[in-house]
Amino acid sequence: MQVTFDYSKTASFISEEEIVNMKKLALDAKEVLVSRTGAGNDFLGWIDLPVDYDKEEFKRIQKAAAKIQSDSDVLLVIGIGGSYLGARAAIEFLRNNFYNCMSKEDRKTPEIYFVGNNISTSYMKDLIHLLNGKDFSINVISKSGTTTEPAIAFRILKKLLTDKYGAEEAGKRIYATTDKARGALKTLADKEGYETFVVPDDVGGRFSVLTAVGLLPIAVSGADIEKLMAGAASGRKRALENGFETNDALQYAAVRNILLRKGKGIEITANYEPSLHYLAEWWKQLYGESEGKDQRGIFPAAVDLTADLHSMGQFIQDGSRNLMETVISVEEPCGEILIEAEAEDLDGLNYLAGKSMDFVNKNAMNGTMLAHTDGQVPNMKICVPKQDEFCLGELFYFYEFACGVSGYILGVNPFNQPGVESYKKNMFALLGKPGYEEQRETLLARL
Ligand SMILES: O=P(O)(O)OC[C@H]1O[C@H](O)[C@H](O)[C@@H](O)[C@@H]1O
Repeated sequence: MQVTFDYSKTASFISEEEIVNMKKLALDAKEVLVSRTGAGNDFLGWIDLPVDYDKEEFKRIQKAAAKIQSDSDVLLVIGIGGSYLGARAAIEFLRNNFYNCMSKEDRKTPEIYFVGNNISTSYMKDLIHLLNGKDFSINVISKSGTTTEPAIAFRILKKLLTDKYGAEEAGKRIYATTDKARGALKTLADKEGYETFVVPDDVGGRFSVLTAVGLLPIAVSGADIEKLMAGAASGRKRALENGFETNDALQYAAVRNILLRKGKGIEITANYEPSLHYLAEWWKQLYGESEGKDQRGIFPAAVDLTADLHSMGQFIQDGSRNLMETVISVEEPCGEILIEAEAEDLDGLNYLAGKSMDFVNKNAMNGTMLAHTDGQVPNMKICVPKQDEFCLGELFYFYEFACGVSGYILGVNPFNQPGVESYKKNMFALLGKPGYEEQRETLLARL
């Protein structure tokens, strides 16, 4: 059960020689990464995480998940960026497409809503309305413990929880995932006595899905987090031990960098399963924050197909030729639905009678890959055997490892995100946060 990378369809865009040259750069970048000698090397805890994690905390996560499953109709996951996208990607990838809408008997686990990833009044208002009459718990997640969006959501929802259950019981329904020592959330959690889980110092937010950040919500959804870790461990082994020819993560890092150097500055990740939408959102943060700096990088974009073939398809086929495309293909569908024959073939679909929906989907995918290739969009494919925990663990690790290697090939520090502070400073100044008085005057004059 291995996640593999196939770049055979890029043959008309890149030569063997280019692969040989980039292979050397990829192997060098891997060496810098695993010897921990490159920029950002204090954020490499994710490399060994699948085999070297806090087993005691892992058990506590499973225990907390079981408690939440037994006493809550709803789990609210408060977090943004790396403190949100991995868990959401995993739950959507692993569980039912209509998870939150299923009957309680059918789902057997709590509804899960993500909040604190925007500052929308209507989103919060509708969520509060939805919580009416339901038992709920909160997992508030912030590595820094100071991010504005989740902090505001937590302040509002903590009050709702306290009004409903009283301070003592509310405290038992709040789980805080944050830094082991620093930040406002840690201070608050210690004071109120919440159960806490740790985001390790050396694991950056966007690389944290396999820590408590992702694992607690994923476990609450009923997914098997042991299998997820086993999959990641398997991905890690291949990424660390295999030579270039059998190292899918290295190949992915290499090929996208060759294409970048040929003017393909945008990478579109395409899926043919709606349940992979948030996996692409997670990937966008991972690659966007890791590579987009020093006026460099590949812009990560994503489409849901075949839906977006009817909206973005025109552009991909025929617009500016600065695109490359990576298709995530799930090889084995979760079940089979056959198209039946009809006596009168009014819709003209009888030629598909006896064929499965997945047969149609795969042919749409193959046809599209060739069409886009003909339209000068190099197409790569990541093959995922099936949508289960093991394969997802492999996939997470594949992407993380390739990201580290790719960032070093590009010549940036893949593990910082200095650019993110600019909007925060302006927002704080405009909001009148103490300490930002001078910027406030300058900004107000510009509005
Ligand atoms: O977990 P937190 O500290 O709240 O951070 C949440 C997110 O917001 C920040 O601004 C960073 O750009 C992201 O890398 C991070 O994942």
